[in-house]
Amino acid sequence: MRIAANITFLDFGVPLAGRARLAHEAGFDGVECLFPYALSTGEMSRALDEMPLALINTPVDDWEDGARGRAAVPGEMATFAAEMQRALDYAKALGVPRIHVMAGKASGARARDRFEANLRAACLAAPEVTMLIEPINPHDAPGYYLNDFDLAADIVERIGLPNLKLQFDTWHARRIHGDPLAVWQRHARLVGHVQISGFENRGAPRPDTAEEAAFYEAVTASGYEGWLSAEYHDRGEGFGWLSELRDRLGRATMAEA
Ligand SMILES: O=C(O)C(=O)CO
Repeated sequence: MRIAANITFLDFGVPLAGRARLAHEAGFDGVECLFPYALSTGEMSRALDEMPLALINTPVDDWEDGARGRAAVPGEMATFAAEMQRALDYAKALGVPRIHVMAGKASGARARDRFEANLRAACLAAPEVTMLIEPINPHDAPGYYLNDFDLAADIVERIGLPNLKLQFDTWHARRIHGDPLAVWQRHARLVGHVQISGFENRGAPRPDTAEEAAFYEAVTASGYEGWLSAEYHDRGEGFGWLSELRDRLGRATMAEA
């Protein structure tokens, strides 16, 4: 497993263009960037240097104002299609293999139908890109359509396309369902990308705690080989957790062998 820094959450104290280099120096293997769109693809490519960009999101209007996309929003199909195309253009230019398709704020049967139709169209339009859907907890994003891991799993299974997967964020699993390990055990086979943070308060990961260690052992045992991307609120903990996590993953892999 490779470990990425989410350079939208982790700003390293510098503007976006300087963050991938600092993530590399801190020991990360790659980065993810929710919204690279403030930079042109050329600027972003230079900013990445050689760092892999593991994931981007579809664009949103104003994140700080609570906007969370529109893939499940009835009546906004044309705008969604334009946003999806923008994400695909960035993915193609920057070699990004995964796009998190943000559902937006909606509810009910029409929202589900719209979400499934938009996801199916996106997956078929770009089979080389893995499309991800991520349950987000209702405390952080009130009204967000995809607010439950079991609902997300049902959608992924119903659509049944090989390039549609579940994005598993330990924080949202904790806030929605209580026990990230139990959620992982239910849905690991559908997961295409993992975002990590400390379970208690979305600070830095704590692989030294029994609960988080058990989670990383289960992830290793399940055979997941994708990214673990650090998406947390930096409270000045530093990056000592990164080598602890690598040790923990290494020990778990040896125990499996
Ligand atoms: O809000 C989050 O946790 C996200 O990862 C959005 O992409």
